[in-house]
Amino acid sequence: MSEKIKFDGVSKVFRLRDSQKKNATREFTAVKDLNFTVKDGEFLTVVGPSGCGKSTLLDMLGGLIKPTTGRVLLNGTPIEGPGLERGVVFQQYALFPWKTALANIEFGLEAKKVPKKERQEKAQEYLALVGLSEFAYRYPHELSGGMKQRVAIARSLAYDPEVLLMDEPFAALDAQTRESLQEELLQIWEKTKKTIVFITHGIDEAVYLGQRVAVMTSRPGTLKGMIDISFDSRTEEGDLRSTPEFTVARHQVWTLLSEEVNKTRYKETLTV
Ligand SMILES: Nc1ncnc2c1ncn2[C@@H]1O[C@H](COP(=O)(O)OP(=O)(O)OP(=O)(O)O)[C@@H](O)[C@H]1O
Repeated sequence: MSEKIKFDGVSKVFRLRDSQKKNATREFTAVKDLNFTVKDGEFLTVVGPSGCGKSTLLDMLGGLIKPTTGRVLLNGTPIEGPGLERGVVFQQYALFPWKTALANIEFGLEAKKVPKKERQEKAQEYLALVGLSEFAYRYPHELSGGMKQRVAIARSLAYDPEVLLMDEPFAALDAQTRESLQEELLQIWEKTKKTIVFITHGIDEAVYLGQRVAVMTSRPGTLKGMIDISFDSRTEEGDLRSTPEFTVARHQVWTLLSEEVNKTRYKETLTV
């Protein structure tokens, strides 16, 4: 597998108002010296304590913000801004409320200048992929949370990006809907072979979905460890989460993460 994404010595410093001095600013390092690669077609999950810079990492990949130092490369070229080769799915569905499910999916295809007829066919195809053919003409407020997130995923996939960037996409859903969407996402990934970078707070979710789990340190966030998850198949019948292999992998991630979460708690105690 070739290298799709590379974080090459990436740090991000934000400038904040200084609460101690009037009209002064201070620097705040959100992520520091990130170095890792993601292979073409790989499913990478990222976990880390709250505020460690996971969304900052994803925003740099999405081209929404630029690194202060270092480079984020896609196919060997530095990312300079957003682009249609990257689809983004956020925690909040970010659907247009005035457009139907179908029209929401068509939107990305319009940006890609796909002709109208082809656009409608493709949108229908992706709506079917996420099991929502019957809901094509419903508006977002007429859909459940899980359905809205399915539409958001279908919208991101329809314009055929090379990479799917997902920032806690299932966090707002109930446990049952989350599990079924996790399984659907794995099936879609197996079918489409997209490269996926998926941010989550859930250790189980990270281990279930990721071929590798990147564990970040507490702030400023950097890579603490990269854990290989070597299940043969995640979508076969049976409860993978109950297997001994799953328990072992889960424990590895938990051990790395809990050290960092404890550090964050300690820092917060100091700053109170
Ligand atoms: N635009 C910004 N300006 C200043 N500080 C920012 C900005 N964006 C993020 N930060 C800070 O950078 C740090 C990392 O934020 P980020 O949202 O990336 O963390 P996170 O790991 O995704 O958090 P969570 O798990 O709570 O969602 C936080 O302390 C946040 O306050």
